[in-house]
Amino acid sequence: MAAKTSKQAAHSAGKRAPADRNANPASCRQKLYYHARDVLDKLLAHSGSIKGLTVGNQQVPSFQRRPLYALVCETLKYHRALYTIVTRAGLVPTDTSDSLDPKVVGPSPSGPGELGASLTLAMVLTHDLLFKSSAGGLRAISRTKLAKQMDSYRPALKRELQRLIEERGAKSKAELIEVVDGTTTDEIERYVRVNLLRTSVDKVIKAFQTKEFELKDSGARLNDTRQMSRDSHLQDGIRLPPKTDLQAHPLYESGALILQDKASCFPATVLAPEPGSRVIDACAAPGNKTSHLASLMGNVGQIFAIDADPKRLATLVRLTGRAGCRIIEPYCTNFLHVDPYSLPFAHVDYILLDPSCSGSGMAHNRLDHLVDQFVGDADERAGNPQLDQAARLAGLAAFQVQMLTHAMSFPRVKRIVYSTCSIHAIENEAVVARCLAINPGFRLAPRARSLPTWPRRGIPGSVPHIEVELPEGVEEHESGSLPLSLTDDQADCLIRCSAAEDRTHGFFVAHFERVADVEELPAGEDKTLPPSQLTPFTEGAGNRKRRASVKATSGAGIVAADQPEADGKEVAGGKGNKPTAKQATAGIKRKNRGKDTPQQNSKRSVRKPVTS
Ligand SMILES: C[S@@+](CC[C@H](N)C(=O)[O-])C[C@H]1O[C@@H](n2cnc3c(N)ncnc32)[C@H](O)[C@@H]1O
Repeated sequence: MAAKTSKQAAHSAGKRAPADRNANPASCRQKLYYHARDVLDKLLAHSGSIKGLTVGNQQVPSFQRRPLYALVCETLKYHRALYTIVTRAGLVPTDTSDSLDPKVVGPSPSGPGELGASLTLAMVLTHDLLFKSSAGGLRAISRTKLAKQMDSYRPALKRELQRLIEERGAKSKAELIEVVDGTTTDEIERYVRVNLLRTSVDKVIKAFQTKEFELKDSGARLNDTRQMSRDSHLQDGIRLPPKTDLQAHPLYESGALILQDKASCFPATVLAPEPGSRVIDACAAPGNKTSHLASLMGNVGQIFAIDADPKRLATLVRLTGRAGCRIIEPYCTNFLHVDPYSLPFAHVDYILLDPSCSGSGMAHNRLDHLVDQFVGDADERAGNPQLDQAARLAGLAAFQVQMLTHAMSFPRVKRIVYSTCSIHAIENEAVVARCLAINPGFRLAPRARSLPTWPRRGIPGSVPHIEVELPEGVEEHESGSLPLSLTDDQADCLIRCSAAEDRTHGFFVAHFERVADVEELPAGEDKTLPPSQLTPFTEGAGNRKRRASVKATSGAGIVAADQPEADGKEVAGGKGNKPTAKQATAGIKRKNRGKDTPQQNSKRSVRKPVTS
């Protein structure tokens, strides 16, 4: 097929969107391939999301949208393997394969016509040729010129696939894909946290055992859909096989069980505030970790649950209410605006900080992550330093440094746990190293107090630099030794979870403790300290007004675009509310007031409460 004809075909297919399911299967399939090519090209050009360009694409006939989505996702999942194979097989000429942009890559005179002109089309077709169980889609177009071109490359493509398998030491194609792309979503076990305010682990085990599940050792792999075990790292955790559906289970409905990924239970477990403590959960909504804290504290003490998003905070109120938590005071505000020297916050002993992050560790975000990878790889190959992904991560990291530094400015806080559901060092080890450099009053708590039996620890060595404007009067005491780094001992204090290897979501936890004694403050609710002027959040009237108020006052703009959690049922680690790159970068400019004097702070913290 001549390039002009195919382009026209693809173009017109896109415009007319005939909804004819009975059309010639070969032409339908061929159009699907062109649509997939167009979607991948648009993803590369940052002009849309996978879902928007496939299932939400009005220009594609409705019956083809789901198959298109599946084809694009599959190709993305295997993109690294596919890239290697098609370029090595010569399907796309190597001298032009540095760019994935079909406009840049011209047809090769000796290459396979239009296939050679579009790496993305070549990847889509090669996916179907090598990774689809039956010859499937390609068989449907066997009489077309496109299929014939693919056929002539079949031996070379198969040879390159085999070579890659051997190079990777994989035993099968599936393993090769896992090794290359690390996609193991289906492997993640269903993890259940027992809400100790409602029941006990023994009682839940007994209830499950009688009817549904066989109890295995805590370390055993669950090979059957009817097996379960206690968790080997957490006192209140139970493991069930992947995909176990408990949404309609009475124990879940009564709030006795919380569906929470194992890794996202680590922060509260590591912080372990004793009953009677005062705790801030600084980015609390939708509240999984808040209710975990209340469960561990036996509903004795105080938890100030802060979140800037009123809708998400309303979810927190609903979910923690259902879980029987009675010690939670919700506040709808930007944590950076909370005056550390105001009451009741000045007396806080512990802070849990689980801020917005890229969410790259979350299984259901992994497709976005694959797009990021796909685009990032293409940009790298094209030698394009303008990596949006990098800018977005840098903005998030700057925001995270500010939030953690602010947490460290609370005068009586003894210990802080920082967590992300990101796999990127810049949001994890780099934030830790930077905050240690900025805040010499804190160090990492030893491994012995940070889930010592968990094997995967932080990554030692130098960390990426984070561009962040330091609060007034704050100096980087280690800035002489740039680039910052973490020693082996420091990295050993940190916790990492790998989706591919730990059967959890990708996750990170850092546990900080104060080096010196906490600041002396007047005891109790002494009136020499100013009240914070924040009123606890209540749901109901004025919600819209309150939302507007938050957007207008959260100067950094960091939280304004966060998507509210629809339900909170499946939000394991909090799926990472993502500020856009622009919003996140705006956060860098914002001044943190954490190191101000109490007087300065109290004056500046007078801010209209965003409650009804
Ligand atoms: C990863 S989620 C937290 C998930 C929660 N810890 C849980 O386990 O259910 C991040 C939260 O931080 C909130 N957030 C982002 N920036 C904030 C800020 N400056 N102040 C307070 N909350 C903020 C977002 O609204 C979002 O709900």
